[in-house]
Formats: sequence, C-alpha cells, structure tokens
Amino acid sequence: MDAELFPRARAEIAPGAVHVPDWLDAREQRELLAACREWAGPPAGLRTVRTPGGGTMTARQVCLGWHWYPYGYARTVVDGDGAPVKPFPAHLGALARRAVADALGAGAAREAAYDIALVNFYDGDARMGMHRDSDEKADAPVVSLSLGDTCVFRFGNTETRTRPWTDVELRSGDLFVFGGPSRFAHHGVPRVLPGTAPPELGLVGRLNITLRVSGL
Ligand SMILES: O=C(O)CCC(=O)C(=O)O
Ligand SMILES: [Fe+2]
Repeated sequence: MDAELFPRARAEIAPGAVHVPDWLDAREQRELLAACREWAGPPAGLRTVRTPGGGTMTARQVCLGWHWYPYGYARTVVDGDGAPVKPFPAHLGALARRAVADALGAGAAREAAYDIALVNFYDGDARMGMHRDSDEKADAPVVSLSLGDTCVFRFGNTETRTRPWTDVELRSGDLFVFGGPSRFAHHGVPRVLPGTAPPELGLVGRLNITLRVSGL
C-alpha cells in the first residue's frame, strides 16, 4: 500500500544508530506477532506500567527474561501479578545478534548475550516520552523491531532530552539498532499513525520488540 517510487534506504541516524527498513519479511512479522500474542497472556502478561510520580505509561508492556519496572529489573513482576517473568527464548538472542551484525557490521555483534525483551503495545493514542535505556549493566547495542502501525521514532542525543534529535518513521518490519556512542542516547515515540499497519498482518496498533543485554 505504501509503495514508494524509490525503496527506503538504510540510514545512519547518529554514530552507531542505524535504521534498516523492511528488515523482517512478511512471514517473520507474522511469526513474531503470533509470539507476542502468546507472551502478552497471563501470568506475567501485558500490563500498564506505573511510574513513581503517579503517572502511567500509555504503551502497555510485557517483558521476557528480566522484568523491567521503573527503574530496575527483577525476575518476577514486582509491580504487577508477582508471577515469574517468562523466559527469554534463545531464538530472540540469535535474532538480536543477526540484527546488530546487519546494522553495525559483523564485529559489533560479538558474543553479546541478549537476555531481555520488552514488548511494547501502542494503540493509536499511545506514545513514549524521551528517555534513555540506562538500567542495564552492559553497553551492548539495543535492537528495536517494529510491527503493525507506523510510528514517529525520535532519536536524540546523550546529553539532554531536548534537541538536537532526528525523527524517523518506523514501519512494520523495520529494524533500528543503537549502540556504541549512541547506546545511551535519549529516544522516544511522539506519535503512532493509526491505520497504517499492513492489512495482511492483522494487527490494529503497533508492537515494538526491544532486545537488550542486561549484564546482570
Ligand atoms: O517503541 C519503540 O520504538 C521504543 C521503545 C523503547 O524505547 C523502550 O522500550 O525503551
Ligand atoms: Fe527505550
């Protein structure tokens, strides 16, 4: 439906931060979506995240491997149903290493032991404020995969939550990796574009799968 005159090109958005359009083919997207639906079920399923200030995040979340909560990691859903977090499947680790190798080059993936997946579900009104992924004790690149609706992904700088930043459209199947000098850069999702998912995928809304190395 979004047929471009020219294919979207991979782009280095900042040193160590690379956008690879259409990295997942249609079958891989369907399989990941089916897996996300399994992971989202209870126990330790999709939940609304409450921040210490009394707010709630609009993107709902489920974790694999380590449970992330504001602001740390646990092995159980300490801010939810208390159940043990679902295991991190080995195939996601292999996927993350392949993603890093494709985005940053073979050397960058090394032996990185990916052990965290955060699955964020965005409906049309959801967004994510500017933040850094900084609760890990490792500096391996963060791998981000998008399914469903297109979003505006805002990639900023390591110093401040404000400009300079670059807005990138992430569509279903796109890969974004940030490592090296960009590993601790601020980023967020100011907007989801409802109704832009590929119809054959069968998802209303947007899913993001973020893969990280905990170092824990
Ligand atoms: O949804 C996205 O693309 C970003 C998610 C994110 O930054 C996070 O979960 O830390
Ligand atoms: Fe993040």
